[in-house]
Parts: sequence; C-alpha cells; structure tokens
Amino acid sequence: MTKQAQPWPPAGAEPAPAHPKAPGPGSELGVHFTECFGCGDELEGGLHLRSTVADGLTVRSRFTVTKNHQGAPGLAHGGLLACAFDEALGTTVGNLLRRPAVTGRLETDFRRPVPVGSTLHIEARVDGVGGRKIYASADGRLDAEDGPVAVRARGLFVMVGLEHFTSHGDPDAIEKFREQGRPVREDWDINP
Ligand SMILES: CCCCCCCCCC(=O)SCCNC(=O)CCNC(=O)[C@H](O)C(C)(C)COP(=O)(O)OP(=O)(O)OC[C@H]1O[C@@H](n2cnc3c(N)ncnc32)[C@H](O)[C@@H]1OP(=O)(O)O
Repeated sequence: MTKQAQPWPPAGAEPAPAHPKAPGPGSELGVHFTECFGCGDELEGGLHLRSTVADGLTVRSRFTVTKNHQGAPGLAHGGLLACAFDEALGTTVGNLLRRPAVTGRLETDFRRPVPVGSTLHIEARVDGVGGRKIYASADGRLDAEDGPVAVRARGLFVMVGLEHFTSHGDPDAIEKFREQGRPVREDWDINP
C-alpha cells in the first residue's frame, strides 16, 4: 500500500508570530523544571538537553547520548530520542509562543543509529497554529549543526489552561515553577 504524504502543517494552520516577550536570538533557554527528564539538572540519567533561540521561530538544542540512554549496546534507545524531540519541540513552542501547551501527538523518523558519546543537534521550529493546535517540527543531526540527519520529528501541541498541570499533576505546580524562576502566570498568555 502506498503511503500518502500528508501536508504539514495541515490545511487551515496559519503562521504563528513569536510572542512579543519571547526571548530573542542567542538567548539561552534555562531549565524549565529541575526534575524534568529532558532538561532538568537534578536527574543524573536525564538528557540534560540545552537550548538556544535561533533566528525566526527556531530553537537549537543539543544533548549528548550517554550509557544511561542505551537501547542496544552502544546505541541510543529510540524512545529516549523521541523524548529529546518532545523536549526540544515543547521548549520551542513554550518559549517562543509563551502559551501553556502539551504534546498531543509526536511522530518520529529514525534515519541513522545514534551512538553513545555522540551529540545530537536538534533544530526545532514552530510551523503554524490552528485554533488551540500548534504544529512544530525538528531535525536532529549527528555531532554538528550541519551533520547528517539522524532523526526527524513532528509534534502537535495543544494549548491548555494552567489548571491542566494543577488538576492532573501536582496541585502546587505553579508555585514550583515560580520557585524555579518561572512565574508562568505573569510570563505566559494563559487563556487557551
Ligand atoms: C517552557 C516550557 C517548556 C516545556 C517543555 C516540555 C516538553 C514536554 C511536553 C510534554 O511531554 S507534555 C506531556 C505529554 N502530553 C500529555 O500528557 C497530554 C495528554 N493529553 C491531554 O491532556 C489531552 O488529550 C489534550 C490536552 C492534548 C487535548 O484534550 P482537550 O480535551 O483539551 O482537547 P481536545 O481533545 O478537544 O483536542 C483539541 C484539539 O486538538 C486535537 N487533538 C488532540 N489530540 C490530538 C492528537 N493526538 N492527534 C490529532 N489531533 C489531536 C483535537 O482533534 C482538537 O482539534 P479541533 O480543535 O480541530 O477539534
């Protein structure tokens, strides 16, 4: 059966301008939550992904694959690579649009093996917005920003209210973000 390519972003999506308070090109994006598996610095086995805003609606992230991230001996686990893209796409959406949003759908294409010790350079971008839906995509290259593509991903993020985090997760989530220097009520547009 022939696989039909779907348009991306889907018909009806519109370009999404960066939020007026979005960090500009060259800005380092800090850890959004110290216990986050993707970016947090308190989890020894985490990905420790680091991100910098680039031009346009683009963010460059990188993470180095360690033995904590293996599937087969010496190779990254595909699920952890998907995690890295979830984080890279999520931080792109969250920081550039400044709207609380969660991943609704994440699609990954694994093109090359990613060895332990290699650094994946991920360039992620916001592709469009349609209602509460935000479309974003990313390419991950091996060991250099212009290295060979190892993984590609597309994500659909859905804008949510802050109660998503307090009612489904930790009731103190907003205070915990605030303690870590992320006063989300003040910094983000919170109406989905
Ligand atoms: C600075 C911050 C940095 C943050 C970085 C963090 C990176 C990590 C991000 C994550 O991993 S978030 C955690 C993983 N995701 C979740 O736990 C989300 C779980 N799912 C849900 O909570 C709900 O399903 C969701 C909020 C996504 C949607 O439920 P709702 O009831 O609010 O909305 P609804 O189901 O009506 O969907 C809204 C629209 O999205 C569409 N949609 C939702 N899920 C979809 C899906 N999976 N595929 C396609 N479309 C989807 C849905 O069809 C609809 O389209 P229309 O508006 O056109 O009708």
